[in-house]
Amino acid sequence: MHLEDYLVKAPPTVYYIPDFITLDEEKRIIEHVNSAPKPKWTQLSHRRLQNWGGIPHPKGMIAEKLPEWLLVFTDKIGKLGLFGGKQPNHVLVNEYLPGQGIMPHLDGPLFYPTVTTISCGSHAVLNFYVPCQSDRVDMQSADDLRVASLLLERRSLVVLEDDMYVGYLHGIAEVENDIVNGSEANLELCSGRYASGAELQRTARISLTVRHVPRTTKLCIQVGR
Ligand SMILES: O=C(O)CCC(=O)C(=O)O
Ligand SMILES: [Fe+2]
Repeated sequence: MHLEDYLVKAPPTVYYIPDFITLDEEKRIIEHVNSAPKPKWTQLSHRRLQNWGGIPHPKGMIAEKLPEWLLVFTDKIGKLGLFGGKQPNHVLVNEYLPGQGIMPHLDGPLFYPTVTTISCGSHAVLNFYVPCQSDRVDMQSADDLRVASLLLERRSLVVLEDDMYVGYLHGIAEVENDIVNGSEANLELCSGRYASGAELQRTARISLTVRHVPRTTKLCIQVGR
């Protein structure tokens, strides 16, 4: 697989690989995520998430082994040679129901500055914004600040690096459907064909955000005497 074949015409650097995983793999991911025990979920006000590999922390992440069902995908992504030659060691699972999204934000300094995301179950439109005073943008007034949008189809992988990772904020609008307007930067690379004006109804989406956390420590249990 040559990453350069999937380069998106957007500010540097975005790669978009449609059909990165099979229908069967997608189904297995959704089953595993949904069968995780309740305490594995962190409930936020507008979505829920699971951390795999540890909880990133400025002082270093206490690394936990990734389960086999996730290693299949971190290995596959590792083969793309991202993350400065290191292997991805962290997976953030986000679940979005129709109408849920994520406020424009930067991912921060705890990760190697490359992010890869597999989408399962439903598409999403990921929007990028020029930063304003703070690192958060009000969704309503955000349109003027938008620099690019990507249509992330189910089973695709998106890779963000450089400015698209550290320079611009990214977010997903809290809507129940997305209207394709032809300006989505990766439309030519999409596996589906979308007429301008097409309305894409969202269903539950599970995304795997796969990254490398450089600062890790192994859990060391001191046994007192
Ligand atoms: O679900 C996505 O595609 C994006 C998730 C994200 O930006 C994050 O968790 O920081
Ligand atoms: Fe993010």
